Amino acid sequence: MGTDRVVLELCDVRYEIDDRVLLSGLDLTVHSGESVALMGPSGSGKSTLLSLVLGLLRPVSGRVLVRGTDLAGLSRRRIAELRRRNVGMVFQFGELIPELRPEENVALAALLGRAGRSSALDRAERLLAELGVPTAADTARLSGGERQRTAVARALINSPEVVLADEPTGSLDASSRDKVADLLFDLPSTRRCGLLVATHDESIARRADRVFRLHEGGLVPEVVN
Ligand SMILES: Nc1ncnc2c1ncn2[C@@H]1O[C@H](COP(=O)(O)OP(=O)(O)OP(=O)(O)O)[C@@H](O)[C@H]1O
Repeated sequence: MGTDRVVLELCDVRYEIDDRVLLSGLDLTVHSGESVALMGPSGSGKSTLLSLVLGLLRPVSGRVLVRGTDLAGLSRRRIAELRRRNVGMVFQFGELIPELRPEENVALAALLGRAGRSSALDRAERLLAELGVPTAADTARLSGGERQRTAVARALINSPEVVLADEPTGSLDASSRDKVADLLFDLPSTRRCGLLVATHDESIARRADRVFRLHEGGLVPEVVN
């Protein structure tokens, strides 16, 4: 197993919305092979922080680096390319396209990452089988847990070094929540990626190697037992 590398770095990041300082002096480093949980009350800026990492928002000042590349110097097109290749994202409700089958949802992400059509579908089917999701199913009829596992497969299809998840278990019942959390928190060791999870759920956050709480615009480390 190689040495763990820094895959994500935020340095002295400041972000404002309508003259309100939301994030200020915020630092965060995530290595490959580790999981980090981000907690904080509603409106504290967790989703905003993830959007900064995705390059969908730009900080007022400070730097956001994805596997060593500073997003500030990149055009929107280059950011989109970097994101497609290196960052996987899982949203609260899966956000799948209901008209496409699960494997097509996953393959689409591979196609955007420039894979060929048949290899994309092939890889998508294999990944879904690995994650226990039925293929050739109607996406709209998947259970909440299956939907989230499909979303995880979609996030993983381009072998990203960073996986982000925003309330990934927020829409699930207790048993699906645990299965999806098991899957997510296994990723750093099975795929050697860095995992950053924003959550309100203490039981989910406790599974991470490190936990931070957003407080007055910065990150305060929580003691993890
Ligand atoms: N486009 C926008 N325009 C104005 N205000 C916004 C915009 N996007 C977010 N906000 C505000 O910024 C603050 C942070 O929002 P954000 O979604 O990052 O919080 P959060 O911690 O993820 O909350 P939650 O846990 O409820 O998802 C909130 O007060 C929100 O209302």
